[in-house]
Amino acid sequence: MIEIRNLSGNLGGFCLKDINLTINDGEYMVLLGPTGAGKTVLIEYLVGMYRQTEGSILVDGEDITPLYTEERNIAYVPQDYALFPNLTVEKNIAYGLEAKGLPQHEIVQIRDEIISSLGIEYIRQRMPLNLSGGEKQRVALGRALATQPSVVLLDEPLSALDENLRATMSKELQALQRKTNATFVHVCHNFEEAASVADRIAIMNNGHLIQVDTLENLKTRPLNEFIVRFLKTQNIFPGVSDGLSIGINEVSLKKPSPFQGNVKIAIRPEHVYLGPPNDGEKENSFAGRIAQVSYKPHLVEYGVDIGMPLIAFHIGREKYRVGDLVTVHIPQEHIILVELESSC
Ligand SMILES: Nc1ncnc2c1ncn2[C@@H]1O[C@H](COP(=O)(O)OP(=O)(O)OP(=O)(O)O)[C@@H](O)[C@H]1O
Repeated sequence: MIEIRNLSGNLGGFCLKDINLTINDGEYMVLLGPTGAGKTVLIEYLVGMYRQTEGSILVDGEDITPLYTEERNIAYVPQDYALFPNLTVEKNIAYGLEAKGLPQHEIVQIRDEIISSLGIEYIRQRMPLNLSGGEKQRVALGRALATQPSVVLLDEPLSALDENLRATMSKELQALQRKTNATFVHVCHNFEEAASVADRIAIMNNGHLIQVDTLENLKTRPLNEFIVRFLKTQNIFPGVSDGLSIGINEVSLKKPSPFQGNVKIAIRPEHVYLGPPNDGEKENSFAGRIAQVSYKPHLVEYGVDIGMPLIAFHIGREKYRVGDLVTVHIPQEHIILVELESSC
């Protein structure tokens, strides 16, 4: 288990501010945030590259902040993989085992197991210069996992790969984490990538940790507008609440709220349901007209006007055309009340 307690650090122009984060044994945690948020800096603190101004980092209950990098038993795969250019693939993988002084027969056994489990036998004698991005990534992972670390830090491990390989490798990373049961901390700035591997996601911005939660909770209970926007929720509206309903333009949405007066709501496009016209029996059903249709992989995106403009996603083939009349249903439980004051 990693416990980051009240960690603050100053790197001159950039500050990490009072970070508190617990990562459980065998958990796959993704640090997610826009560019420059401080994700890499945070894992560099975990590795021991900088001294904090305040706070501590504990691994399995031990305060590792006084320890040097090589004493921390944390494996780190930096963004550029940092393979040793003068060593073959198999020597790169065996490097940490040699440094530990293991007997030669053990080194050979562990090295060969790793090479086999990562499917890289065919490149074992090659030099890093002669590897593709995906191959380098596998070798870097192999080198990191060889010493059986309890914590593995991965900085943008998939960013150098093309889209297809990224999808394959994200599945492989997750499978590898489950197999080794190591605690993985994976840095990325892409929400879809985070969603594909993470048990929990820690969202950072401007040196702060904003929210740490499961994907489902981040979507349904975002802490503030920054999270809502970062998770690409497109339907965000200011409105006025009377405690039971929220008025937006001429539309009144049933949604109890602890606040009265000005509020802000968000509705994820997959929670805007479209049906045939005059099908308005259910609560929060409105007559609408399709204003725009566009296509995304595996779904159709509709712009629909109900007196306020909404985006709706529909999985499958196109069902409506521009100008079609529809009924729009927005279940109360999918209307998210967003904090007005953003802390970012
Ligand atoms: N050693 C350093 N000294 C001073 N400033 C630094 C140092 N390392 C990083 N920074 C600054 O800290 C900020 C956060 O950088 P960081 O690399 O952690 O961002 P990030 O969230 O990982 O972004 P990206 O997704 O672009 O990699 C940036 O403004 C960067 O310029």
